[in-house]
Amino acid sequence: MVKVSILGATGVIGKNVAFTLARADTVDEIVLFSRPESIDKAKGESYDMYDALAAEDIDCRLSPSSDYNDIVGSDIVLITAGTPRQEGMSRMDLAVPNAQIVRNYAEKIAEYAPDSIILIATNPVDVMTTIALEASGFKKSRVIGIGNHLDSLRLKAYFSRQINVNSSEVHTRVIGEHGEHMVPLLSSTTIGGIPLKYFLKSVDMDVPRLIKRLRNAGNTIISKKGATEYGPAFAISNLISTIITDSHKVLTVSTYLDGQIEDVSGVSLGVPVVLSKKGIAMIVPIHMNDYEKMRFKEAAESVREVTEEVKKSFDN
Ligand SMILES: NC(=O)c1ccc[n+]([C@@H]2O[C@H](COP(=O)([O-])OP(=O)(O)OC[C@H]3O[C@@H](n4cnc5c(N)ncnc54)[C@H](O)[C@@H]3O)[C@@H](O)[C@H]2O)c1
Repeated sequence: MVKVSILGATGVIGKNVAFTLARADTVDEIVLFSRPESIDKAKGESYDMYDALAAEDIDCRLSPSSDYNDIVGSDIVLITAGTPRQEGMSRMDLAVPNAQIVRNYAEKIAEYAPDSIILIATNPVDVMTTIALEASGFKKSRVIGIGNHLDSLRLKAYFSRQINVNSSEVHTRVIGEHGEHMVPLLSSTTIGGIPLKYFLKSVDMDVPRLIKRLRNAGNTIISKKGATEYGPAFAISNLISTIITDSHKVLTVSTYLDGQIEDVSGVSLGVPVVLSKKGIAMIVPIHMNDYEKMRFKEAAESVREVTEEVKKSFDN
């Protein structure tokens, strides 16, 4: 019996993760947790999804709920609740209210689902990973931010289309902050096992332009259609499936660092990890060139600063 609870299930990301996960048919029950004022919406989502699942003979149980007792026994609890960024909002304007939500939910998860793995999507996700870690008191390996997984998938798709190779041939990743200070690891990107730099001699590709596009990808989608949905939903359900099936894939998620990468510690950042049913089985050692190292350290400073500011706001 595999059970996943989604806190914030009536939101764009929450409901799309629920549907994607249900369709993957690897989970027995999904709890669509919402605040009491949104419970009708959660019920409506579940009825609509049941209709769709019937077409594919999928028997996943969908449980709309506002009762914390219903998250008991969850293998994974995903937090997607939060205010999305609105025009003119600074990172701190977003971080402070979302940290209150994440802290409150992390405490409840520790109380009602103490053996679960916590996954966090709420932005700024690297900051929220530390907040959830400290509020839950869980081991670091069981508190995971979705970090740069989506950024890494986007970069993989860009290279695949530009070079015209199957995306399974592209191995690349983005680390650091899920945001302005993301660090695309070009130095260790390979296409069919061959370093990217060799392809750059024969393929006409404007890499700086691609990176700029990557950095703005979320904002571009939001400005055109109002929200990102399929990309984050597939990225998150991909992480959940990897954990549930214990498949030990190397994926890039946000985790609290204790000096494992470039001596950075006391902050959560996106780094490659091996994911298992116990959560993070290992932080994968990576090699960066000097520029990438510098950018990674800048990301650490920036995320640390916001995390400290957010923690100070709890005292006020
Ligand atoms: N890390 C990523 O790659 C990534 C990608 C997309 C979105 N996100 C983040 O995920 C979060 C959700 O995005 P969305 O597009 O689903 O937003 P949304 O507005 O559609 O949904 C937000 C959800 O949070 C709930 N919520 C709002 N305020 C709450 C509160 N005070 N207490 C409890 N629940 C509350 C709402 O009821 C709703 O269910 C945002 O923080 C967004 O920035 C992260």
